[in-house]
Amino acid sequence: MTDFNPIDHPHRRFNPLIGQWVLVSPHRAKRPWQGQQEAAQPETLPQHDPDCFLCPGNTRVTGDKNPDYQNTFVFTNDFAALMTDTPLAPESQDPLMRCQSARGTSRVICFSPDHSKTLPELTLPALESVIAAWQEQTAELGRSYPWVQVFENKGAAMGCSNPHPHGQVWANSFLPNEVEHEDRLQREYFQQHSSSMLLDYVQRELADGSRTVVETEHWLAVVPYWAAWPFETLLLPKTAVQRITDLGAAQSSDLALALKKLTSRYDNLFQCSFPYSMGWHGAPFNEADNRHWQLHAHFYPPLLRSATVRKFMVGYELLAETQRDLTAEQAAERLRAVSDVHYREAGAKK
Ligand SMILES: O=C1CCN([C@@H]2O[C@H](COP(=O)(O)O)[C@@H](O)[C@H]2O)C(=O)N1
Ligand SMILES: [Zn+2]
Repeated sequence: MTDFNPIDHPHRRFNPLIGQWVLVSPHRAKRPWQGQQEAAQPETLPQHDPDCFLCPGNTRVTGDKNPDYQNTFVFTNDFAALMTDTPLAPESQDPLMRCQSARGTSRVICFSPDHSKTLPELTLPALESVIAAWQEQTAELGRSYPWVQVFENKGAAMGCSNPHPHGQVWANSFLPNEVEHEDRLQREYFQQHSSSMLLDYVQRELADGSRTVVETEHWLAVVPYWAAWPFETLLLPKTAVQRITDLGAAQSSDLALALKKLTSRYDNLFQCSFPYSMGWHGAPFNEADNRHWQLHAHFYPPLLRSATVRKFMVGYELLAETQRDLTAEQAAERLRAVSDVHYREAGAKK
């Protein structure tokens, strides 16, 4: 019997943040592909689209007129999933059909006036404006709500209804599921080890390097050991930071560099505008002792083999557990092998 090795042999990996296993089958990456081939999205967009609801100076579907904004622009979603004044549902302990109140608000963050520029194509100062908007929105909404979810759905493949590069921020009167799991498991880890899980993890990854995708002075992006999506990454500060609002000036400007490098590698992987859902997790705005919390961003991209071939979390993944063929180390190696200068910027320099 040959010795086990994680390059050739199926095995499970544990995600300590959410307490879930992932099945890794590295030998399967060789199987032939006759499955679905989606059409790649149109590449070039105009800098201004007169019909775009998010572009500066245009009128939104409600008739509201966008200002002629020069940097980021934030507005309350006209179709918000949560309302600030929803009547409270009665407390319910029904063991089978339990209901709970949900209040909050949803806002849209236009990253820049340029209809055609996604994060990797923004200048570093423009990226710093996006980070400042994330911080301002989190600070403001954190005064009224325990959870503020900053996120971005990028690309039609992620159900994005408008190509103008933008993100969203949803404030919740409750801790949503993913956050509740991460809060509980980071707290348990802290109680057991008297240190923060993701601070210990970032030190392990800095020492290892095999899953590193981007490293800057203050930040590290890895394909996490327990990654679910093929090219999933986790973006971590190298020192203790509970919330995005706690970042110092040097960490914030270095974050712009880390984001530009990471999202440029993503686009360069298949020479396309790489779709993903990304978002930030930090300490909730509650009265608790949050020393167990370490700020981090998750990137969940669906692409598997090309601009048109994606991973589907269906079948076994829905009924049993997440399964992947490519190992986290192989995915990180693929992302390290491409340039961190965006292919359109590299092309422009020629
Ligand atoms: O006039 C508009 C158009 C789009 N929107 C909102 O912008 C958001 C577009 O982002 P997504 O397509 O990523 O959801 C979407 O949530 C949609 O509700 C407005 O609030 N007003
Ligand atoms: Zn636009």
